[in-house]
Amino acid sequence: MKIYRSPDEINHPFTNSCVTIGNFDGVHTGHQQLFATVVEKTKTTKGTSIAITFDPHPLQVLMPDGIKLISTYAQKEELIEKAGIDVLLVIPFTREFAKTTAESFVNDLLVEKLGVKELVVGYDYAFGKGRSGNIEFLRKQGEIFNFPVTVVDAHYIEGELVSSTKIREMVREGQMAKTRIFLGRNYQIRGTVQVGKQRGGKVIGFPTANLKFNEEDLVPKHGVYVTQVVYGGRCYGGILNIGYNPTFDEKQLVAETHIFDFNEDIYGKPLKVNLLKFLRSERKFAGPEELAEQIIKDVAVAKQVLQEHAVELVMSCSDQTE
Ligand SMILES: Cc1cc2nc3c(=O)[nH]c(=O)nc-3n(C[C@H](O)[C@H](O)[C@H](O)COP(=O)(O)O)c2cc1C
Ligand SMILES: Nc1ncnc2c1ncn2[C@@H]1O[C@H](COP(=O)(O)OP(=O)(O)O)[C@@H](O)[C@H]1O
Repeated sequence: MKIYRSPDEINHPFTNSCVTIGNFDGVHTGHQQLFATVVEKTKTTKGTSIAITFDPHPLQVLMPDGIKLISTYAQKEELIEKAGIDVLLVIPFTREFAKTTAESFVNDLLVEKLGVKELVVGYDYAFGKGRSGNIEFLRKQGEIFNFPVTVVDAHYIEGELVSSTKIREMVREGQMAKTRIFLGRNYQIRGTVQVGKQRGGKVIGFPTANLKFNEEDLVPKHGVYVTQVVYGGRCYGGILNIGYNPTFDEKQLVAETHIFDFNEDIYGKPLKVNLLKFLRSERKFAGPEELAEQIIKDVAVAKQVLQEHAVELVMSCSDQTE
């Protein structure tokens, strides 16, 4: 996939471009249908499939408290590439850009820069100043500039609309099985392994790889999860705690994973952790011994869950380690 980080980097229109536009936070099953439609259309026209997205997410710029994201920008890029899109145009989103009129977006960007031959948007899409670039507007522009507009219907799973907002709620509630169905993959957190309080291995008997959360990260329900850990081109089973370690009166929120059958120093290394199942809430224990006893029980339950999902886990692993 060819990535342009600004419209200025594009100096000639593409062949038979079929374009879709969106924020695509989470690249969920609804977004995936848009990409599939674009890719399918360009197969018949031998054209170029193009996705336009924004970075940062417009609501991070426009809302006073920002917004918590399901996927990082890097993950979004990877997932769009996996969806088979040829060209990704990332528009740096600023308050200035937000003033762009819908007319200018269509004329200057879609028609002139990209040479749009077909546009694919979701059922509720609207963009530009005051959300004036709605579907009715796009259809009219399409008639003027000769590009048909395909509107992809809302995607429902078991009667529920799939949306980034709903998925954020599920993650906050620790509903990992439902999140998996709506996303079309496991919910994943990522980060670089940080040095912690050096208690995990020495005091408790369970070393944990610690990841910190950033300001814009969505934080799943605090507590203990069964996980699949992707590290160094391999997948491992693991168990994760998200919280403040109340047993030790800590003040910083961390996501700590004990990786099964693993014994390496991975400080400073990138780690991806798929959250498979919420097991229990974080608790304050009388001391490290009681906590260790509970973790031994948690590990046994986690291994049982991993065993039950062994086949799916092997399949999802091969998809993530290339
Ligand atoms: C599976 C698992 C469950 C945990 N559950 C709790 C808990 O309920 N309460 C708590 O205070 N800490 C819990 N912890 C966090 C430990 O307190 C933490 O791993 C330990 O303090 C080591 O911290 P360190 O990595 O900074 O050295 C849990 C850790 C793991 C791996
Ligand atoms: N099985 C394992 N799971 C997680 N981390 C491990 C494991 N084995 C070794 N490690 C290493 O040990 C570190 C964690 O040790 P720990 O005693 O919890 O210290 P810290 O407080 O710095 O997290 C990890 O960051 C990693 O480098």
